[in-house]
Amino acid sequence: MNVHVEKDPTTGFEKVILKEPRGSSAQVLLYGGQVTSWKNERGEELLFLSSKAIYKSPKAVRGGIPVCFPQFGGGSQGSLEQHGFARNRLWRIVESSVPLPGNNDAAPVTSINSSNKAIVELLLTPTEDDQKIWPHNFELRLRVALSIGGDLTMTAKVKNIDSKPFNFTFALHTYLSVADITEVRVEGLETLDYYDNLDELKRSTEQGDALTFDTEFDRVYLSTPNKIAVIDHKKKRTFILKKDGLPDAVVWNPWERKAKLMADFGDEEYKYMLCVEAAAVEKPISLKPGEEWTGRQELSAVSSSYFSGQLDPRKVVQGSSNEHLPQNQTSIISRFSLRLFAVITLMCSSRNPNIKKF
Ligand SMILES: O=P(O)(O)OC[C@H]1O[C@H](O)[C@H](O)[C@@H](O)[C@@H]1O
Repeated sequence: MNVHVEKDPTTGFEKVILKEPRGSSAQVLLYGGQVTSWKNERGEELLFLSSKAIYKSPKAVRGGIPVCFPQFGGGSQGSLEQHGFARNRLWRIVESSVPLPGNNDAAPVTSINSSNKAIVELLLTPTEDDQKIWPHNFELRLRVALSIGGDLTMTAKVKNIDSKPFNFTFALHTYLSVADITEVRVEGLETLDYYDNLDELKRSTEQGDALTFDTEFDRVYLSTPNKIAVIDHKKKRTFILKKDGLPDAVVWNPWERKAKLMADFGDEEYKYMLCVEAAAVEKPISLKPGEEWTGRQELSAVSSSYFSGQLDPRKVVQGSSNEHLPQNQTSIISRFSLRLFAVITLMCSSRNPNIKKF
């Protein structure tokens, strides 16, 4: 397990690098407390990070996993800047599973005892200026842990250290890297209620099967199950997102027109990303003085080749593991196998009179 801090020579931003012995890694910027890279054992990047991302305060970095706090969304969802200010503030390291020097205000970094995870914990507290726009005193901690094998767990804790209560909304705005958005399915959100950011926050119920994408998409699914599968057919990879304390899930792809309007996003990049965001949006979290809230997400990436039969993401979502194919494919294949068996038996029986015809 290795954890170290380095300054990115291109962006000038400091980042924490987490590595585990099998080769997976993750990077967390102190700016925004933002995970900007998560790689599997083969060194393949699993998160989308725009080639046009801007690394300059107060711009949030486009890609990775921005932290949206204390407000998710823009003007219609609160008085703060879009997605709050946590994603464009400087955080500091407070804990690590490997001894690290202090940073920013040189506060000591305490050690977390862990033999099977590379861990760093960052802290954000409000400045006087922050308290002018959001008059509350809080501690926001984000613990990022990379396990052996490469699962990435992010645990956020918000503590009210003020003398009065406050409310907030929150999201871990995960940009997943995909090979071709038109060949991606999201399972786990079927039949749920959502509100549509592209239709004046109109509330509807998801009708279809899994979600697929052929146009701009921007919805907040409400009170979702705690497992969502994102199946990238072209890459034959499935992301499993498990969450806790974050009841909602935002799904976003800007598509072609909006991509062109974003200065920090390539015109064609919408093809290679999908945001699936574990969030607490519909019902703001309320904290009384001294209270603490915890939200957590765990990301894993597994091979999902149907033909090698390694994983049925539908079964992953439903929590069963003894089937390798979705039901419709299973029944197609079993019907096909039965017919093949019948044909072979017929052929054999016509040559061998000892085999009875049926
Ligand atoms: O451009 P940003 O402020 O980073 O927001 C990017 C997107 O975030 C979320 O997914 C929202 O639902 C979208 O409406 C928004 O466009």
